[in-house]
Amino acid sequence: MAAAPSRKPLMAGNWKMNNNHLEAIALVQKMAFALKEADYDAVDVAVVPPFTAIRSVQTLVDADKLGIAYGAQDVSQHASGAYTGEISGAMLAKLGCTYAVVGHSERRQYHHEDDAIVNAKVKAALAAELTPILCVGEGLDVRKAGEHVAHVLAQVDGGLEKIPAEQAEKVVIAYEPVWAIGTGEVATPRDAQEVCAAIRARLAELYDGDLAGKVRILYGGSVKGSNVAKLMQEADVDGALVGGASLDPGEFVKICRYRDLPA
Ligand SMILES: O=C(CO)COP(=O)(O)O
Repeated sequence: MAAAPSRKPLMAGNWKMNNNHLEAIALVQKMAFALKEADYDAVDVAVVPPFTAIRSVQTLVDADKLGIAYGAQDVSQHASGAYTGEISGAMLAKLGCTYAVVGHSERRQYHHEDDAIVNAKVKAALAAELTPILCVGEGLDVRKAGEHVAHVLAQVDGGLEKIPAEQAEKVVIAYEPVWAIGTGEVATPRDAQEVCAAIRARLAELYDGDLAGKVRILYGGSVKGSNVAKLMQEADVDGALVGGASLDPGEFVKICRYRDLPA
């Protein structure tokens, strides 16, 4: 069963530390050339370049009135001040960013971001009217121990702590099992669905009303044109956060057009 029609799928390309601002322009131009109105009607398309390329992407998107949204790979938990090297939510909003990825496993691992920091960053993004893409996911050891659902739900609880419903409903959650990131080892659709469904069930426990039915939950980890259609057939998978394959315009456009691919 595919995602509920009330949730428009989101295909977001996390470029990580790839593409300078000139390369970014070339990549977005190639994507924009291929993508048609019908594609944007069917899915929300976003690119998440490095900070240094956001201004160039903004200029291109504005000049050509492209339907591609964009965002940042991180955001400071602070609003402003003496935080050398940090970028605030307000700065990103001023650049026309729609999204801010928060709590990516690479930030958790290499920059020691814990759930409290991730929670502060989700709040900072929301305060700047950015849509946080809150990343959660277990490592291989946790999965092997069969504790993946509990681990991910603890990250969801931590990331959303003290965030009221009217804010939480704007959050996008990305389930990215660490063992599937950049490894070519994609989770099976069943594995992805198990965790995405558990996240939605947790949202229903945390918040009243239909919030859980509205929040988009993405899968990320070795998504490609060859596996996206099957993943998207799952009821609780509302899109993908794509790393490596988003650097190839042809492949990313294919992912955006998953409906045309054989499942
Ligand atoms: O980390 C990811 C997206 O944020 C996934 O990366 P890959 O698609 O390269 O596995």
